[in-house]
Amino acid sequence: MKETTRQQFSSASPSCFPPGSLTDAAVAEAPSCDEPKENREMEVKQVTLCERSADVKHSKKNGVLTAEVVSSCVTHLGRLGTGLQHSYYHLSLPSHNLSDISILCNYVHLQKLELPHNKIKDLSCVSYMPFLAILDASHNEISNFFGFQPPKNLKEVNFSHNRMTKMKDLSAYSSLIKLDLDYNSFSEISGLEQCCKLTHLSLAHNKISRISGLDSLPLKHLCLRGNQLAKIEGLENLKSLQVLDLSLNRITSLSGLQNLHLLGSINLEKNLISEIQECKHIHDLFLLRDLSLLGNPVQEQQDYRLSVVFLLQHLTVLDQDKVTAEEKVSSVNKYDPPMDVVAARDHITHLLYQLMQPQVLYDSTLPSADSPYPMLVLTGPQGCGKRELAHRLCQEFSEYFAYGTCHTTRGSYFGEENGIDYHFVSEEDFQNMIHMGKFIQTMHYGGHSYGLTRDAIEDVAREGLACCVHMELEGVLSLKNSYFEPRYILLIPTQVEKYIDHLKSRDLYTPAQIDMAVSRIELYANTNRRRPGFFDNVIPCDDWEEAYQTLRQVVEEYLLLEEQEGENNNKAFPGNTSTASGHEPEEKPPLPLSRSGSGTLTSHSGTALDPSDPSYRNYFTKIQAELSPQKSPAELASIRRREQLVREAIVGKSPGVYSQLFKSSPRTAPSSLQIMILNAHFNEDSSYRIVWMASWISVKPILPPILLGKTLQPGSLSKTSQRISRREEI
Ligand SMILES: Nc1ncnc2c1ncn2[C@@H]1O[C@H](COP(=O)(O)OP(=O)(O)OP(=O)(O)O)[C@@H](O)[C@H]1O
Repeated sequence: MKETTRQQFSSASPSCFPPGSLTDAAVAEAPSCDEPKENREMEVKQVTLCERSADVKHSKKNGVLTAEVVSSCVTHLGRLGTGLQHSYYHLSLPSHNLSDISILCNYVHLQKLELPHNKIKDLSCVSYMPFLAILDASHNEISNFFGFQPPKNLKEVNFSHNRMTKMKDLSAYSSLIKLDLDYNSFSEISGLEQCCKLTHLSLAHNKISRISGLDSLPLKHLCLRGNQLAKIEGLENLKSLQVLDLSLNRITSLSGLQNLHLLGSINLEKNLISEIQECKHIHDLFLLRDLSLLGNPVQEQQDYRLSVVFLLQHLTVLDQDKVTAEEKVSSVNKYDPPMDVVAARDHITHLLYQLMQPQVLYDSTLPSADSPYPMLVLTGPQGCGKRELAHRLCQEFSEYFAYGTCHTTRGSYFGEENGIDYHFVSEEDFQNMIHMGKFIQTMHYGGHSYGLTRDAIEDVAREGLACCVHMELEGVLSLKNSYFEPRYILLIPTQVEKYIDHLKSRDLYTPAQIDMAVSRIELYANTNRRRPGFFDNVIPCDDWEEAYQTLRQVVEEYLLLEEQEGENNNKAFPGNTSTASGHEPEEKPPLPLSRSGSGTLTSHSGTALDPSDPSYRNYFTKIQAELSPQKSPAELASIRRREQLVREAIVGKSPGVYSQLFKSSPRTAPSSLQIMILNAHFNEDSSYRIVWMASWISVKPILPPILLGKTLQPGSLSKTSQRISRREEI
């Protein structure tokens, strides 16, 4: 495209259009001149080069074209079979020093006449050539614009490099397709209104200061290079325009191009465009592939090329250089990065800053990289109730969870407490904290920064509890890159009107903020649809009480409390002494988790899993002792499996069984974009994991006591979750 454009519009070339692009076709379409008698004498002569040069010398002497010269230079270009027999004659006399060509009045059957580089002033002889289709009179001394009677089928005219100053009405030349008027002295475009076939027009290097008179022409190629244009106007209706050259003018804005939807190439070299934002005027030209802004002040702007590539993503050539795929990806990553890329960057940033700090052994460190510190993340659009639900959950399940308090740069709402709802900090403090490696993840939302610190998690881990936090989707994506593997529960409004009413009733948000929050529902729903397993559970939150009950149920299932309650209930009813199979109930071993009389949950031993604790070992010895030969093979196998798991946990061969309770589903594969950016991150991540594993050797993990003593029932984890997910698929 670039090459084509350059050729087509090169001011240095004799014609602004590609040589021969139209010529043969134009001649072929011209009416037949069926070899009339009088033309027999004009028949093709295969003249020798010597003969020709002698004639040329003669004509050069006085500038008068003679019959001898004509007959030596005329060519019969043959016949073209298009139904009727067509013959056409071509006379070419370039650089013959001609000034008088009046003899051509006799050559009425000429169809192609080339007279470039002569000294011709008068073209009136053309009036006698009714079949003329192509006329090249470039590089002459003609001042009279179309100073001849119109040949009926004149299609191509080249008057470039002449002395013309004024255009005249060309309604009698309505068959014109291609017109080259470069290097004249026209100051105005006029008289072309009736040229209803004109597709190529070049007026390069004239004195035109305003584009006019082109309305409704079927122009495909327009060249106005090297004029005095200050703005782009008068092109609105050129709906067929494909190639436009406005280089070497004084244009400051791209306004005026926005409706030219077929434009594929625009040359605006050496103008006065200084703002990248000007590209917005051509943003919607989806066929635009080639743009040149070379020599404009805008090129000095920082990140000029990347910005333009981002704004005009269909470009394949910018400033005569190919736009590479890497440039396209980089520009999108820079100006509108996909959420995954934002999250990956966020993660890399915090990881690097963390690694630059003295390494500390953390309470949330667990015996293996595969058994991460248990966390629960509630996610969903702003104001969907996740914060309130998180607080309530932490209150009710206070033996398991504590609320992880995030930091934010926004001011506190009425009733919010510093340190409880958020840590409210200034933007400066927030930035300092980032540089001190304090954050696990951060996010920018609604003009404010939010972040979850390592300390927030540690404060909870130190209590031996799991951390419960709430955050937007971007925070989830970032956290998914970290070594934490929380359970993610999506709380999503399904009744949009109700959600909007709720947001309005909070009296905290502007309409724009409400719109944004509402638009993000779709983002969550799409993520859930497109990435199966991304969220561990999805709970509609139109009714908070219902949402809480579902959430509670899900969490109980994560903690295997549901099942245990069932077991306790069995015990609670004295009459319930037989099993469904009719067997006598067996005496169950004491449960590691049990509900105290007050209804709160306590651990059996009240201590963390400690392989050196003899009472813990005794407990399993007791289990062993209670095994009776009457047990079914399935029961025995199950008990052995549990025993094996516990043994392995104690000697550290495999992750503690408790950790499985909060083990989330496998990560969804990162997108290719993400992979590009994540390479660095994964390297860093793995080294970080090594640090963590090393720390396990010397530190006794402090774990939520309640999470420790329950053996995983294979397959039991996600029954309710699956049920809920299926039921509430959005
Ligand atoms: N560390 C974090 N990372 C990502 N998102 C966060 C983080 N902390 C808070 N958010 C989320 O940012 C959004 C804006 O929080 P903010 O507290 O200002 O909103 P809100 O109007 O109180 O809504 P909500 O009741 O959902 O918290 C909320 O959706 C919140 O969950």
